[in-house]
Amino acid sequence: MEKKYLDLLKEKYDTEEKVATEIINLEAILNLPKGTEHFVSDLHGEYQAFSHVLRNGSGKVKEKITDLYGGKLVKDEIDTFSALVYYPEEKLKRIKQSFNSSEALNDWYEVIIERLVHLVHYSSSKYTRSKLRKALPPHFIYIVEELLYKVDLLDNKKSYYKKIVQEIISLNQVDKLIIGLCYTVQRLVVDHLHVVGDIYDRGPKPDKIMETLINHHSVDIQWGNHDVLWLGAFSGSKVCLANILRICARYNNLAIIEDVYGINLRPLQNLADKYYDDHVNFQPKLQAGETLSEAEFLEITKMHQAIAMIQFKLEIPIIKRRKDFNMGHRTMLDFVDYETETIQINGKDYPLIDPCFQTVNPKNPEQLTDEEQHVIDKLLFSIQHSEKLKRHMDFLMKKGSFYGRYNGNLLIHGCVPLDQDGNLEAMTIDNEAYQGRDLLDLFETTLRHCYKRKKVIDDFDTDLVWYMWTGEHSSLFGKKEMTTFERYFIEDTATHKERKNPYYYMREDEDVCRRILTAFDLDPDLGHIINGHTPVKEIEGENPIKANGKMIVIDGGFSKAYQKTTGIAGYTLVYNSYGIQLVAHQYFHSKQEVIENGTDVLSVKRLVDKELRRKQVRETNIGTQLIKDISFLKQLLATRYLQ
Ligand SMILES: O=P(O)(O)OC[C@H]1O[C@](O)(COP(=O)(O)O)[C@@H](O)[C@@H]1O
Ligand SMILES: [Mn+2]
Repeated sequence: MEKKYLDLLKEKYDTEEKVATEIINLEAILNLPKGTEHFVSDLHGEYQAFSHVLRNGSGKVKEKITDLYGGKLVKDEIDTFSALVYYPEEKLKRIKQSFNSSEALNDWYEVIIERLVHLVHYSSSKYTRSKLRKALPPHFIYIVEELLYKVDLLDNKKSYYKKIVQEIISLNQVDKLIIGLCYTVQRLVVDHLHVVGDIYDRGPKPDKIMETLINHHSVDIQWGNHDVLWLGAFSGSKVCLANILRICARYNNLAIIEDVYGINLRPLQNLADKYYDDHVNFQPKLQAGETLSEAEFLEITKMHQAIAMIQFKLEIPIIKRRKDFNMGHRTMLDFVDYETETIQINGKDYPLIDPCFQTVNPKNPEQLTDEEQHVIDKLLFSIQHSEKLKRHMDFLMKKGSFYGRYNGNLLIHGCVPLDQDGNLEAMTIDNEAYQGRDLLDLFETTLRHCYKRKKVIDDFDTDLVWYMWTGEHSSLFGKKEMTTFERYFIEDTATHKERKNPYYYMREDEDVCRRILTAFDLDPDLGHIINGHTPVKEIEGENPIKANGKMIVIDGGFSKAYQKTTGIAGYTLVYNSYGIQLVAHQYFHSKQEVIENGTDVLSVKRLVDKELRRKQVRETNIGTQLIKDISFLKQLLATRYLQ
């Protein structure tokens, strides 16, 4: 194997000098400061807010501009410059309109290009030239390199520089160059992006987030429960499908299904029209400023009921055939007394508010009517044949995983199920107990297997994918039960409570976090756990940095639906060679506001961890790989050339 690998390597490096050059190059990279990692989570379809955070690099862009121009430009100018870098197309248009002579505009062009080139130079200072090259606007690489490497030279080169810029202006290429340079800065400021789960559901534009991620230069994803729900639906789970449609109806996002992914909802609508009417608990939740006509509002309310009832029916046979799921208490429609319109939960009877059980057969509540069966079959067919959804789901599979081990940290959306003493809690499947990393690995293998076999829809793997959304031992969910049924039909809010796995309070304890890191083969002295999933209630004084800094929870409420509870508009984490910094974002109103007023929605920063000395590439995941590469190259040199 090794011999074969060396043979292949020899084809690529076919002279002694080439091998030596590559070794020197890689050794040099190892000594550079580590690249900046950017962590976000719980985006929940909020594309604009996400895009803004990416564009401003959680404040890093403005920080770099201030480093360079803090003493030379006033605040307004820094804001305008920053807004240009964030939204170059729109801001450039505005700036150009503000000039009334072409001379003045040309003067501005000269100045701004020089500043941008400076900023690119500064932002790339810790990267190799080859990495910078990859980040430059492709059509202008030669010109920008000329400008970049002339920028520091003495006066006699100034005219050369000026000439280049004037040529660019006269050839009408200047706008494209400026826009390209702004994107280069954005790209250089963040080397790698981690999305710690929940791209989908609740907000209006998860598809646009997916497109952005697909075009991003370097990203990994730790799946969230909502992402797995979409993957499950696409893999053939009807109950996952019913859930995503129900959530889209609940948050008035059916346009994602219909207009974005091209799924025909007509059959569901017909069913809804036939059996359902208005129902206060099924009315769509609208975001501030969002409106619907009365007819649309009613239509969605009805579809919401139709799909929720299909969901509740579909859950029952799965729960019955999968005893290992331990969900016998969740076959809700079985516990309803259809005469008295009450339900018994944990031995207590509760009246049902407006039960809309028109399609339920009291003798066999799990039975779908022929119409319901037809609707869900058709929907599954359409969803599995949506080209666009396939592209998005394929990418989610390719870049995603249940947990990430990256540069010493453990990234995980929800939890690692624990018992009350803080020990790993096992789930038993086929008489075998799985816990901690093994359990998560099992989930991941199952999901991948299920995704490959989309035609098989009633097997254990497909059922287990649904369990990952809602099961008590799912690391993505981590609550005793999901009380969706209770929230729709029972008034007593005590029944709505979802009891959390002990993980969610044990994670305050440093020892527990250290043990988890060890269980994932990470160094507890150096690593941190990075979680999303549970909104941190800053408003009530909750601290996102827990367990003496070992645990960082970054679900701060990108999701508008949750901002009331969190009091902020999302956290992001930035990990560069100097350490880890948490950024709490203020409300993001609109990109228009940033473009017009230059006001940026920043951001309170908190230091989580400071490196004693600057961390180098050598100490990162990539560094470990490079060290291996160097060792092979040295072997190649020793065994094939220097003999
Ligand atoms: O209030 P909604 O939007 O119906 O959602 C409630 C459900 O979503 C969940 O919070 C899961 O979603 P999150 O992962 O976004 O928290 C469940 O625990 C809960 O049952
Ligand atoms: Mn979640």
